[in-house]
Amino acid sequence: MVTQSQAKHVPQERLVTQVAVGVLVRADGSFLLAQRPAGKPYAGYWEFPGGKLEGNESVEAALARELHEELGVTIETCQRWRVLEHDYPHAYVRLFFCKVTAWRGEPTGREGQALAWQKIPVEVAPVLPATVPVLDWLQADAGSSTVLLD
Ligand SMILES: Nc1nc2c([nH]c(=O)n2[C@H]2C[C@H](O)[C@@H](COP(=O)(O)OP(=O)(O)OP(=O)(O)O)O2)c(=O)[nH]1
Repeated sequence: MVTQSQAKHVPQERLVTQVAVGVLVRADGSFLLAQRPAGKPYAGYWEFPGGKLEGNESVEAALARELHEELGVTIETCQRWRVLEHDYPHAYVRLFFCKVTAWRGEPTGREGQALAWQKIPVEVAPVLPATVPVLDWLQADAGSSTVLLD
């Protein structure tokens, strides 16, 4: 697991953009991906819903705001999961991935973005570069919850 103490050395002069990301997981193991709308960097790429922290917002507050704005849902159960940093040409991002296992409302693309409930292997493409490792983590988690009996 990548933790904050293992955070990469941020290249000099790069501001860190903090991003709260929600991995909405249903009881059947499927998770929600959203397609980035036109006008944003990497438009058309698939990602987990979320967005940048504003002001002194906590990760949880930012995620609650973003999921309400983007999907129209209210988070009920959320747990911080992994932290990942990525150096894009447009920004150096620190992504706080949170597992969201309970919410109120049916997610809808309120900003016109396409949504897709997916399982591994995902059927949508392309996926944002810094989102690809998350798919591996989800797969690993699914594997570790499998109990083999003989
Ligand atoms: N939401 C989200 N962002 C991701 C993921 N993977 C990844 O590299 N990112 C990056 C892309 C962007 O550089 C950044 C998120 O910024 P954004 O532009 O989508 O955030 P926002 O919704 O607050 O945007 P805006 O208000 O500026 O329009 O994080 C992911 O899975 N989900």
